[in-house]
Amino acid sequence: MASSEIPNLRTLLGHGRGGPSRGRGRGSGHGGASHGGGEALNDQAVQKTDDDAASFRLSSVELGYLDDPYAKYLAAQSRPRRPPLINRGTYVRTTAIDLLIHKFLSTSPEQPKQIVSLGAGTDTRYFRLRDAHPNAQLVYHELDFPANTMTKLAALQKHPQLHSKVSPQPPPNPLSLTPGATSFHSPTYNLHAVDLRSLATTSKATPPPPLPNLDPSLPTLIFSEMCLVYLQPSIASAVISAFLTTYITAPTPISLILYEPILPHDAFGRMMTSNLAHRNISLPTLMEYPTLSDQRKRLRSYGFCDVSRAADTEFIWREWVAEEEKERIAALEMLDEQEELNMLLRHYCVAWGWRDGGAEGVFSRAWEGVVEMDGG
Ligand SMILES: C[S@@+](CC[C@H](N)C(=O)[O-])C[C@H]1O[C@@H](n2cnc3c(N)ncnc32)[C@H](O)[C@@H]1O
Repeated sequence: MASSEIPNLRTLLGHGRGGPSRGRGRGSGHGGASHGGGEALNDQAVQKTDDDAASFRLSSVELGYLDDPYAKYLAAQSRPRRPPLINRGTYVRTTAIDLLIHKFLSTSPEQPKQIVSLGAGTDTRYFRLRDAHPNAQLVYHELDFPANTMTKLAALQKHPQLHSKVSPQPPPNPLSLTPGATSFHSPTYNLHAVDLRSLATTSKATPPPPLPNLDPSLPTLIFSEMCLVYLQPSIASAVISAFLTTYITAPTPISLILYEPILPHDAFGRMMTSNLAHRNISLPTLMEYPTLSDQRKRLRSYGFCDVSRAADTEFIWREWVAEEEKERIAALEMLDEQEELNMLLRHYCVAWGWRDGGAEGVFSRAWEGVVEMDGG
């Protein structure tokens, strides 16, 4: 494919478009290290990447790709229809992570479990999971910059469809929050206003910040859907290390799912990184872990030594999505750019690994039947 035929990845890949966002507070706020002017600007650009994630999700929902009654409450007012490539990419990304999470929650369903979403932004997964697994004893945690959690909290407060789900007891209507609140805690849902880099402390004298209601005894699934990719590799590694060695220590089962781009060195990948560089955004872990094999090694280096796997999203679309569902998706919109879609899907991956102390552990059982990519 000639480079002129490569789609404009600036709009394709969900990294935000610059321009005004949804009235978010600016700056990292509390919960993080203090950053210089350049870094603060970069943080703002990273925070705004969630605007596109929200609008891509809504477009996919409105066109029938995804069933998500909550997306409309968390996206901006304007609802431009997105091109078919974006809708397909969003569908595969969401479906892949959903599948792994549903398998986790469906294994020993009576067992209490915990999920941690790094850089959750406007993700609606918690609300969808409560509908799909109404009896799950689930403690859910979302972490993001205060600028983004404040916006999410405002949406929660405004919409009963959201705030009726964040507590085992019906919460006050609307939620009783102090003005300017950026965090929310309940026995089932927790929104933590935190700069993830503040978790990356290497000194025992300065432990990572408390994360209220994070239960060190529950099997814990952590996922990062386009979040750790914005951190320096050593910081991303230290963040995960904080979970494995401080917050959720062995032998509690713990796993990590990553959704990130790969293959930065071909024409498509170079265009992706250069488009983002123009917007003050870099993807440091993409350069450090450019292939599926690097992603698997990365998970092992973090301490997910029982199993580490990775598959690109083209494989996931082909192998994880049922034929009947593929036909349903194909009927939703005309797609002229099949080769562009395949190339786009080859440039993203899901990598997942776990520590659960042997074949009988919850993650080994949950994910044993997941179709693997060769060498994956
Ligand atoms: C592309 S958005 C993805 C949002 C969501 N995970 C999804 O896929 O819909 C990236 C998110 O990661 C968050 N993020 C990136 N770096 C972060 C950090 N250092 N601390 C907290 N959140 C961070 C951003 O604020 C943003 O909400």
